[in-house]
Amino acid sequence: MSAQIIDGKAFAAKVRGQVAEHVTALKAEHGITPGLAVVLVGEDPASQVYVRSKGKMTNEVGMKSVEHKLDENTSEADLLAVIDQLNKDASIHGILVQLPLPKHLDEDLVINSIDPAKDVDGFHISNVGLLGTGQKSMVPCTPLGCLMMLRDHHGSLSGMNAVVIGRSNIVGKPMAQLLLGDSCTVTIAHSRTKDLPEVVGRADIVVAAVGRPEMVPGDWIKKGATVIDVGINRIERDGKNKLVGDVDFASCSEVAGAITPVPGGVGPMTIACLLANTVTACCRANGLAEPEGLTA
Ligand SMILES: Nc1nc(=O)c2c([nH]1)NC[C@@H]1CN(c3ccc(C(=O)N[C@@H](CCC(=O)O)C(=O)O)cc3)C=[N+]21
Repeated sequence: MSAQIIDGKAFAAKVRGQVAEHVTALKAEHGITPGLAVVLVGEDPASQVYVRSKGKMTNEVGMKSVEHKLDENTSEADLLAVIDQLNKDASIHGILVQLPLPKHLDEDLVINSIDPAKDVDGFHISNVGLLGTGQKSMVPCTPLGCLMMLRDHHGSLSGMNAVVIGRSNIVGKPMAQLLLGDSCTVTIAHSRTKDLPEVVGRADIVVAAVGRPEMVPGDWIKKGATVIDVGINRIERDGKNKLVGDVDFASCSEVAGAITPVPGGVGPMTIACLLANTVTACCRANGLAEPEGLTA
């Protein structure tokens, strides 16, 4: 059997189209332009890839895009001052601080200094707590994008066995919360999990978010399962640079019912959800109805 490919690139384009419609309406009916600020400290290669397409797409959907590029050696006080200024800026509805930060900066402290209402990454402890208790929050972009693709493919996820591989605050944990919210039976697996192949083999939904190139082989996957590959790993193969996921696409796509490719799967959806979150934050800030279909 050959799996259906879930086209994240096309889905993301559709989501961005919906975002653009909301932006047009916000401008026309309320004279408001949603604004997104990205703060970059230093030069992490993965972040650079991300920022390139992000800036382009922010402008494409008609939003205001602001970039703050700070030196690798920026002090914590200087970074916090930039965030404080953005927190107070009424034209900015979303703030994203690119991670990872250079070692001398306290990531938790920095993230928690962002106004939770503008925290479009959904990483602030207030948003994490709200998500965990099923209250309205800003939802992390990558897990939100995965959820949208899963809902689109399956309709209801109720009662399905979901295994999330990886327990990061950015993907694994919030992904598990969202799947639980949609009434899946959720297992979070990680590097210490005993008999990972057996655990993965029980899953109707596998979300791989470990950051290890092609670590999930097809013979772990239950026949017909849906595989969401969050990994974005740059590897060298046959002397060429290649982008691969956390699952071995060749073998997994033989067994799975549906699978997301890398590139063209989760990555584009992450950016689309960042734009969606910015519109959501803008609507909430102005006491307006939230965009339908763009929130969890
Ligand atoms: N605060 C914060 N939030 C983030 O969401 C965040 C971050 N920091 N730091 C860096 C990582 C990385 N990231 C990506 C998102 C989309 C693609 C993406 O669209 N990738 C394309 C491929 C791009 C290519 O060809 O290289 C794809 O998968 O099809 C990649 C990487 C978000 N990140």
